[in-house]
Amino acid sequence: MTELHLWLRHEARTTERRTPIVPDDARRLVESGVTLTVEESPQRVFPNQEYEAAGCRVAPAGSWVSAPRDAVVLGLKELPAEPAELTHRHIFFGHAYKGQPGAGDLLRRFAAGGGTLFDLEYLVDDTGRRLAAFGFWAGYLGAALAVLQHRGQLRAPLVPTTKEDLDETLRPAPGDAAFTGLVIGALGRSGRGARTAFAAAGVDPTCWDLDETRDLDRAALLRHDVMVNAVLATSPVPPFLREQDLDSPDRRLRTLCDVTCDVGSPLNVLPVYDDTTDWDEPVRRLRKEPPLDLIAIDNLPSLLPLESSADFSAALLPHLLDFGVTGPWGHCLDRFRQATREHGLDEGKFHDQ
Ligand SMILES: NC(=O)c1ccc[n+]([C@@H]2O[C@H](COP(=O)([O-])OP(=O)(O)OC[C@H]3O[C@@H](n4cnc5c(N)ncnc54)[C@H](O)[C@@H]3O)[C@@H](O)[C@H]2O)c1
Repeated sequence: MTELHLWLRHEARTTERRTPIVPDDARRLVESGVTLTVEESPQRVFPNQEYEAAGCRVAPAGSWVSAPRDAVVLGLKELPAEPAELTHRHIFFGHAYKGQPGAGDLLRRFAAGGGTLFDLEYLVDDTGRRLAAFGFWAGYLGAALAVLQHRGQLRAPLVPTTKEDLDETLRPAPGDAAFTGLVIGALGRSGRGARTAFAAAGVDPTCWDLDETRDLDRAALLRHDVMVNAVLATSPVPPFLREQDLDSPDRRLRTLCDVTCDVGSPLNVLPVYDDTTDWDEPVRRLRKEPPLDLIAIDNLPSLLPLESSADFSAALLPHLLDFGVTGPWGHCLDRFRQATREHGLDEGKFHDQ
């Protein structure tokens, strides 16, 4: 029986309704001998009572700061700005290893408190494959929003919904004009999600992955009405679109959704815009005549909090049951130590056991 004490925290970001562990999986953790404390959270898509009924202990929102030192604090997105010293082991998406804004500050907080970050983005198997990710629903939503925008049916601000309601709006209606779709990165998690949403909308998209972009045919790309970019770029490649392509007289492309959102990065394959869009203003017009609309939202899965939490939780559960410092968690630890070294922080002090 494991002696793990997990502490599921309330998410500091007010629009974040997702959770890394849903009540059914919380029950399985408790039944396996894990002590699971769940912070009350008014915005979490699952009510607190469901966790209580699953045998979890309940604690006030934000109380992880005074959790027992051996508790492992679990969340998804950023921590609140305080405390300055992080003493616990934390599992969440830190976004701190690629030079992102605030990365050094976060790592310094861990160094100051002797805590450890197990970054969920680096929870990988020995071949480097990610073990728990939200990609499918990101792609699904990206394509769904692009389709709705293309049909003139997208309403802002966007609000979290359910797949059932979203699919209802996607279903083609008699008289809807036919259009062509393209998914790039079609073989990945987001790409599969995008293809599924296109199918729900009655569209059979062209699918490109590495093989089809090696010798990029931009004219063919521009002949599609709606494009969804869902690649995971790991090394620089020629951009899929450049400014001059948007002005091509042969452009049929009217709606572009960038699920990847690598804006500002040297790996960006769509350097035709310089800022993401958001739930309040999901669409930006890049060209007036003929129109070209951009959707580039970096928190798409939060719009389907229930489905995306359930999938993520199912993928994470077996690894939480096997929490430790080897295997996938060892990879997280190695990456954390590498990052702290790169920032010149003292790795001797960290608490990882
Ligand atoms: N916007 C959001 O809310 C959101 C949420 C989750 C993930 N993402 C992003 O979506 C992207 C895809 O994530 P994923 O989980 O689907 O990754 P993944 O690794 O499952 O799939 C990526 C796919 O892209 C393909 N690819 C890589 N380079 C390519 C190229 N040059 N041409 C064509 N295909 C190429 C790969 O072969 C792979 O099939 C990532 O950048 C991720 O950060 C965005």
